[in-house]
Amino acid sequence: MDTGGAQRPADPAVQVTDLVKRYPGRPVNAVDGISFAVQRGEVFGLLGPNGAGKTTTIGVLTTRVLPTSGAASVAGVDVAADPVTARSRLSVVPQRPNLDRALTARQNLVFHAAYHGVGRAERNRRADALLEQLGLGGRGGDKVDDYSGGMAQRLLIARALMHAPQVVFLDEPSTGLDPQARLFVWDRVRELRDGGITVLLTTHDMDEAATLSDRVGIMDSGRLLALDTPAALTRSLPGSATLDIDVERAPEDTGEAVLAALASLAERVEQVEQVADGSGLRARLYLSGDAAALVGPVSEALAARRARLTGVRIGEPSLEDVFLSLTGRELR
Ligand SMILES: Nc1ncnc2c1ncn2[C@@H]1O[C@H](COP(=O)(O)OP(=O)(O)OP(=O)(O)O)[C@@H](O)[C@H]1O
Repeated sequence: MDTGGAQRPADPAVQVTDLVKRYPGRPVNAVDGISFAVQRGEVFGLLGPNGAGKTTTIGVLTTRVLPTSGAASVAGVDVAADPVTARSRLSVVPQRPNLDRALTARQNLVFHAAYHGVGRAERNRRADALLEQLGLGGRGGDKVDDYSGGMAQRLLIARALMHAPQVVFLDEPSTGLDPQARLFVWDRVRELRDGGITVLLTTHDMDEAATLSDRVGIMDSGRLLALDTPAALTRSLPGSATLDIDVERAPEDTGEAVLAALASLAERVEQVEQVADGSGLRARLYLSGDAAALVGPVSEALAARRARLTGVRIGEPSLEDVFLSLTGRELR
């Protein structure tokens, strides 16, 4: 078995095949037969509610959890057969900070690299460069105990990069962070990708999944329900794009007649409200695809009835809508 050799160029960065994990004494599988591949240089998001099996999947891929059956490899290395080599090629930014709080930030970085066999001069150089890159330049000498949650998260990312991994796993990277810290972490994730590192992140935040990921796998109850680019996943939903319009109708016309004239343009048209003086109305058109492309035809259809389009708002479907249509439940 070739588990310790160099990764072949064609190997995906992560390969999961029919993976099952059942924890001892549990009646159901935490991961229930999932398969997917992450290409090199890709940011791949596993999106799902609490308990979906995302952390367990990462646990197997990072050699912390033994699979019940199936196969998983990272950077061409079978994680169950050769966990030591796998660990040299991957890094994990865990959900709960597991930094040594009694040490300084810089010591946390340097000791981690030493554990992975990085030489003294090189680990000092990397620690300084990464502290700078993660915005912790002046704080390397501080005890981690004095760090805020956002700083600790940044230090976890720095630590994950100290042994130059090929694949980085981020478990819920921005949970509990304030909006500014969250944006900072997102920028760092993009930098990893730009630097050629493969990123697999888990999240229950659909914005995070849609914004950061090249492709998203939607998980629920241990299963992978859908896997595609965020755009393709939302496009796959019929009638989920919306165009809200404000209309000033001609005095002799009726609201019902205006709506009837728009009916052929969309899959469904609903009146949302009648506006104060009676001549205005607000309607919502449901369609598949690009709602913006409908503005012109709607405006023309209204002009033909001597009505005026006075406002438009475009509503794109989200990954939340995709999850809802797949499971019948909200993401949270
Ligand atoms: N060590 C464990 N022992 C027993 N059951 C576990 C263990 N870890 C997780 N589970 C169970 O496995 C299932 C999947 O949990 P997992 O943590 O993988 O989901 P998740 O999608 O990452 O959710 P979260 O976002 O809450 O971490 C849950 O039902 C959970 O209770």
